[in-house]
Amino acid sequence: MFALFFSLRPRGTFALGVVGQIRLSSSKRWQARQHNDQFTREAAVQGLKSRAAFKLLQIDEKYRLFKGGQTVVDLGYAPGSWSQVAVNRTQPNGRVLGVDIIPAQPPKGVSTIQGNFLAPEIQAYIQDFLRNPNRGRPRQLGVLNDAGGSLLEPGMISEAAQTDREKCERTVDVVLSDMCEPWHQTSGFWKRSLSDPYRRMMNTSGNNFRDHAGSMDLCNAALRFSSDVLKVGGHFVCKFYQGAEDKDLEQQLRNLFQKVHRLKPESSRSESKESFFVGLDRRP
Ligand SMILES: C[S@@+](CC[C@H](N)C(=O)[O-])C[C@H]1O[C@@H](n2cnc3c(N)ncnc32)[C@H](O)[C@@H]1O
Repeated sequence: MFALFFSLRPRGTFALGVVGQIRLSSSKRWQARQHNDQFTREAAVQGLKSRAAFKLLQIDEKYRLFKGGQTVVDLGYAPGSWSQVAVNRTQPNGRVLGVDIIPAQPPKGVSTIQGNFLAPEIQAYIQDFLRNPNRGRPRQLGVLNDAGGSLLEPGMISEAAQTDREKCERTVDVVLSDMCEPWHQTSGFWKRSLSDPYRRMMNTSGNNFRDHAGSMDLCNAALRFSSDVLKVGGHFVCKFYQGAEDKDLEQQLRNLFQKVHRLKPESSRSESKESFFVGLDRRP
């Protein structure tokens, strides 16, 4: 198991656009930056799938998101370092479900679903997974009489049962979303990058408006989903790209959670527009 510590400090950023007289391609610049980055090196040493782990570790250090036995859903899990942290922090008996649009090798102890989270049928599939009694969760399908038959006419459901059913659907303690749109691959095919999704995450299109708009769609979908599945007292973390609409998103978080924080962990690259919302203690 990996050891967790936070005394790491990035040693400054790299303006590596030009080496000697040779201008590097953006993909080469990304590789050089990865190579020189202290969090990247530390992730490799600790057996973590990517440096992104340190963002979640720093958020957890501050807000104590996890406990043993919890259910965690990790949206946009690939390559899997947040899920690795979640598995570690929810021991014993926790369960972690990762969802990603691209194929990736699941980290040990993580169940995964491959699909587009924005598709309603994928969300229905995820919810089905979460309430499946074979996965150790209770299922309450209706009100039964002594003989095991339903007291209600087909199609009818009492108000109390409706509330119970809603509660029963809420089986998740923490929803994480580090989703950002995977850009189409234009180079590096020789690296077999389909099975190495981190190579496809040179992240962001370079167009701030596009990155912001795409991230708002993903965050809003993650928040709506959380409103369906999170238990009272549950927590939510989502990455977003800053822009005009993030205030609206923050307000929606305030409607659902007792406390809301906006932060940029130290391990998030300073030149990037990414930031994080943390929603703590879902309201009843
Ligand atoms: C920055 S990476 C996540 C890194 C991950 N948290 C980790 O620690 O390894 C973002 C992921 O979001 C996924 N993603 C983006 N849009 C998605 C969608 N609509 N449905 C599912 N996954 C999505 C991408 O495929 C990518 O793997």
